[in-house]
Amino acid sequence: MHIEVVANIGEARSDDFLHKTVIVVDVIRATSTIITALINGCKAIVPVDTVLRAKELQQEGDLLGGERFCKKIPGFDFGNSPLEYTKEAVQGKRVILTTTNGTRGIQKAIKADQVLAGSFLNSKACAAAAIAFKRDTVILCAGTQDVFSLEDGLCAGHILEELNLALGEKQIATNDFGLAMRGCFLQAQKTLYDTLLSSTNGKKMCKSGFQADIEACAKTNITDQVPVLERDQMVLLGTSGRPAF
Ligand SMILES: O=C(O)[C@H](CS(=O)(=O)O)OP(=O)(O)O
Ligand SMILES: [Mg+2]
Repeated sequence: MHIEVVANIGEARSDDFLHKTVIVVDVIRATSTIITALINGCKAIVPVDTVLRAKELQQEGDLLGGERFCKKIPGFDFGNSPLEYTKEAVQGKRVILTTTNGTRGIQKAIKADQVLAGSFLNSKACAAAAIAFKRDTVILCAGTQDVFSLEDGLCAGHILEELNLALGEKQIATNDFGLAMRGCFLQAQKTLYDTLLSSTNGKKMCKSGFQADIEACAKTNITDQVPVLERDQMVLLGTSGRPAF
């Protein structure tokens, strides 16, 4: 199985995703938030790249979520904090979400056979899903405004490590960046929360009052659920009426 790790959205070319499984990773915070919302009973997340598009797509009963400059967008129901997307707030609701990087990454991956959302919360489940789809796989680290973000690279390393544990070292081939990120993850895994706190985005979040989000995003393998893009919306794999694999 070949797994390519791409360092940020700017380095990705949509056509390279044809016939592949793409796992989009935006640990702080979009994919952590999408996973949290869906496991808390949100019906679907519609990832869009602009505020205007979010407002255009909103239908009766839909909620709007997202951020610009880390802050909730005026008039929206939620920001981009996973802690806001509680059962009480999202159960049975569809949320239209726009964030600076993560939802843009999902849009960029749209030509792939399967687009999954990954974070530390579901790394092991992403590895299992990628194996089951039997395609070459790309882990697309969202990064921040087309620059690499440590937390996304570490999560790519975590997914690679889970693939290695599941299939054995000999069955996995990755690019040099993937090899480096796996090494970094193995080094950082015992102090993941502290490492995320010391990252550029971790520090930015703390400064904006979102330290609790970092703690929530640093939890590993707390769910076996994987969001997948079905037409224009993300739902949990295996819940849309068609077989999971
Ligand atoms: O709010 C977030 O978590 C970030 C904002 S920023 O790009 O780091 O300013 O957005 P995301 O799309 O989740 O990376
Ligand atoms: Mg991010």
